[in-house]
Amino acid sequence: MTTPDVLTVDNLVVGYGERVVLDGVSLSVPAGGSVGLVGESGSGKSTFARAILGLQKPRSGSIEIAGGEADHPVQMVFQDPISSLNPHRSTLDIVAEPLAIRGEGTRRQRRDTARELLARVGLDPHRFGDARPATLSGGQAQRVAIARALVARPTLLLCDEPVSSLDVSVQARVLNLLADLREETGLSLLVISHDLAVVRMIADSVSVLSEGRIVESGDTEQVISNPRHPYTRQLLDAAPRLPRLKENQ
Ligand SMILES: Nc1ncnc2c1ncn2[C@@H]1O[C@H](COP(=O)(O)OP(=O)(O)OP(=O)(O)O)[C@@H](O)[C@H]1O
Repeated sequence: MTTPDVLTVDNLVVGYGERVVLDGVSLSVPAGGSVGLVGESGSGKSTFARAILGLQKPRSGSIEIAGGEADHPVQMVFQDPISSLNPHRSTLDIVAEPLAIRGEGTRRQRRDTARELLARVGLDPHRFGDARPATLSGGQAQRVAIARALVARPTLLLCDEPVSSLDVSVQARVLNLLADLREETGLSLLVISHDLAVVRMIADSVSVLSEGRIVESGDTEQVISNPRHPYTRQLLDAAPRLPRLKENQ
């Protein structure tokens, strides 16, 4: 039996004006799976993310999202955690906000849920609940952003360069957190990055995007140990040598 997919993108074409930026991209994420999309700056990664979120209308092709029970099956984690958080609110309010917008529970219940989620992402709610984003480190702020994304109980977490603004040691910890959350909750991950080392740490399979086309895809270790496309080799040469997930804990 094959695992059902939570995301199926088929032959996606997206452009701006005259220009085609994604040219027939196909990719799927199995339920509970972790897929990487790697490519250099300008290859079309953010455009792909925007199309998945419904912010950029495709010219052709299809995007199917299996929602399950979730109201908002895809949630996003962005590159710059501090600027993605409201500077005037406490972390507890930031995490509880999606529940407040949907009118779920009482204020007290929402704050209790937010405390649980902060603890889940490794932040003690007693210590960090009242903190403002500017007082957090990059890694702590990214944990808050992940907690806020999880509050909507998504089936897929779409992470666009989730660790590229963080120090290397902090990168590994945030990636380990995402891997643990995936293991514990069955969450699926789509991790977009320019860095094959990051994708290697988190994704079972990878698709390589070059100038709007997938030039290579497959099992991450296989693609890394035996790259077929010259562009993949180029990306490999550019990737810093990071250890594999769990090895550097
Ligand atoms: N709103 C827009 N209007 C016109 N062109 C755009 C727009 N957004 C992106 N582009 C162009 O589309 C191409 C792909 O951009 P995109 O941001 O998707 O790439 P990327 O791989 O995410 O790059 P980066 O890692 O630098 O963000 C680029 O050449 C970019 O200049």
